[in-house]
Amino acid sequence: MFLEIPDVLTAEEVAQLKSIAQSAKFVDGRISSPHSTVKDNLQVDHADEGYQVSSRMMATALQRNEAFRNYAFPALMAPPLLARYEPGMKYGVHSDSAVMTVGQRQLRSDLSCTIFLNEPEAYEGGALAVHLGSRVIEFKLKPGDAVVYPSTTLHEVTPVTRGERLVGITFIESQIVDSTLRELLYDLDEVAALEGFNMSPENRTRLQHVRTNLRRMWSATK
Ligand SMILES: O=C(O)CCC(=O)C(=O)O
Ligand SMILES: [Fe+2]
Repeated sequence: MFLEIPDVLTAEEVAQLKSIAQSAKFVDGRISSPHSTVKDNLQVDHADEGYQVSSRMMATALQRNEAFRNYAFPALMAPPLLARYEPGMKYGVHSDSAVMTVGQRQLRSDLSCTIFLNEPEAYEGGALAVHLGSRVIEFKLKPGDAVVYPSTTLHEVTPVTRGERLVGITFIESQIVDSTLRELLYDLDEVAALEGFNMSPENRTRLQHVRTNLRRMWSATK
């Protein structure tokens, strides 16, 4: 359902991103969601020189992360964006857009991702809260850690009451649309990675055959 990934960013990258955020121009987050009545945050101005640098740094960090690749089966990622929440700001309950324009392409958002940049103690409130039926699961991770969750969920960022919440956010189109199938394949791949060499070579090959062909079938469901 969720993947929490520790240390997606190095301490050095976190420091660089915080420094970029300090000098960059931030604009009203509604600029990218003009019809939203619940979005109340700031995001780095696309025209600011810090935008490209910060976005590339976060995209590279996610792409090089094996846990992220294994879980998300990424096909396309929106350029990660720095977002800031000052006291009083929040992002009310919503679900993310189904389709977004990325360059010349349309990205179907299957997974959403938040990379945390500030120490959890540096701000009060500001948890990413994902609603699962009557339960709410809250994430407030340490700098450099990320959470990946299905874009199909209702979620919110609870009001910041003190300090500043600084995060990077992005959206991912997966090769596997259906999150149930994607998670089954992730589990099977994990079992193969952890247990594959305890099996006979014949069974390892059969397991590999099953994984490959499920992936082929399920990647084709787009
Ligand atoms: O800031 C976050 O952690 C998530 C924000 C969010 O839900 C969004 O940008 O759609
Ligand atoms: Fe969202």
